[in-house]
Amino acid sequence: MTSIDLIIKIGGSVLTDKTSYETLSPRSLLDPLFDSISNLHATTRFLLIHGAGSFGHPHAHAAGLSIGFTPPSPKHVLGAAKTRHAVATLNRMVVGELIDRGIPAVSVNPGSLLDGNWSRGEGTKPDPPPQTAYTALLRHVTALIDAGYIPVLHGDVVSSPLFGSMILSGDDLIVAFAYALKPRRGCVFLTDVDGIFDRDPKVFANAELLRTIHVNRKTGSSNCNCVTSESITVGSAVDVTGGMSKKLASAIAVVRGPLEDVQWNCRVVLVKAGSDDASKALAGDLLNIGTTMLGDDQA
Ligand SMILES: Nc1ncnc2c1ncn2[C@@H]1O[C@H](COP(=O)(O)OP(=O)(O)OP(=O)(O)O)[C@@H](O)[C@H]1O
Ligand SMILES: C=C(C)CCOP(=O)(O)O
Repeated sequence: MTSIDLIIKIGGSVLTDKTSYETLSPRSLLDPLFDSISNLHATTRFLLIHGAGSFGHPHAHAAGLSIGFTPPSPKHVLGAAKTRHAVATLNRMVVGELIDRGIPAVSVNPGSLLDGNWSRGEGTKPDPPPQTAYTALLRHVTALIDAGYIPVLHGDVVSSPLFGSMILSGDDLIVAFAYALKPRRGCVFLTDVDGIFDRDPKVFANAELLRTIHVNRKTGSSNCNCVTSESITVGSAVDVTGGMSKKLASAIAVVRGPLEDVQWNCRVVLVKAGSDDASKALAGDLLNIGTTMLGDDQA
């Protein structure tokens, strides 16, 4: 089986300015980020996923992609095409930066390899993809890893005869890949804040960082009493995938693991890109940094 140490999601809030349109973060933030990711290559096997930031979210919002449309209108399909183009553009930038630093990074557009034939579900939004939808994508990505590449995936759009075109968040990808690849050290979310707070730290100066979140693997409940409250919000930016609350739900899903796997043990940390805690996380030290999430039966 293909083995990896870490799955890293670089948030769109790190790569881009989410309060603007198709705007990259300043070089003073991006250069150290790409340097630190590149330096990992010598010691660590990792998979990279990045968010859509101000490239994908504004287009997806304009096209109404979070709900899907059946049958899809020409306007909807054009909006989906623009969204795919924008996230692929951001992805090429990321891959180019890594290649310039001597890393064998390769673009993978997940929406092209996902099987969109799952049932729509009962809600107003289509259900997220089941693990079976990822079979071809997983095969492609593991073949790349085995051949020595660093695959770089991104939040994307997936198309289906059942619901038209719909958003696929990088936060969904990290769950699917964690379940399939069982990263030895865990999963790292790099964002523009120090972790999960009791309230949005950009809005409330006295917001408190939640340092450790214990998740009950059986029930999915946690000691984070803000999971369902309004204290975790999308923030001020345009974000069609649910912002920090989606990230928390994905992180809980990773810590829970597949229910049939009783041996499952996968840590998750949420840390601020460029911080000392981010350096520790990338070095594989996923304890007592940022917000650390682990099963309540795990040390
Ligand atoms: N309780 C909270 N704790 C921490 N951040 C919060 C909270 N509530 C809202 N936020 C906001 O969530 C933002 C990070 O979420 P966001 O979805 O933008 O991250 P991302 O993964 O980098 O983005 P993308 O989806 O583009 O990849 C922060 O900038 C912060 O303002
Ligand atoms: C907006 C699009 C196309 C994908 C969203 O991915 P995310 O930024 O990882 O949630």
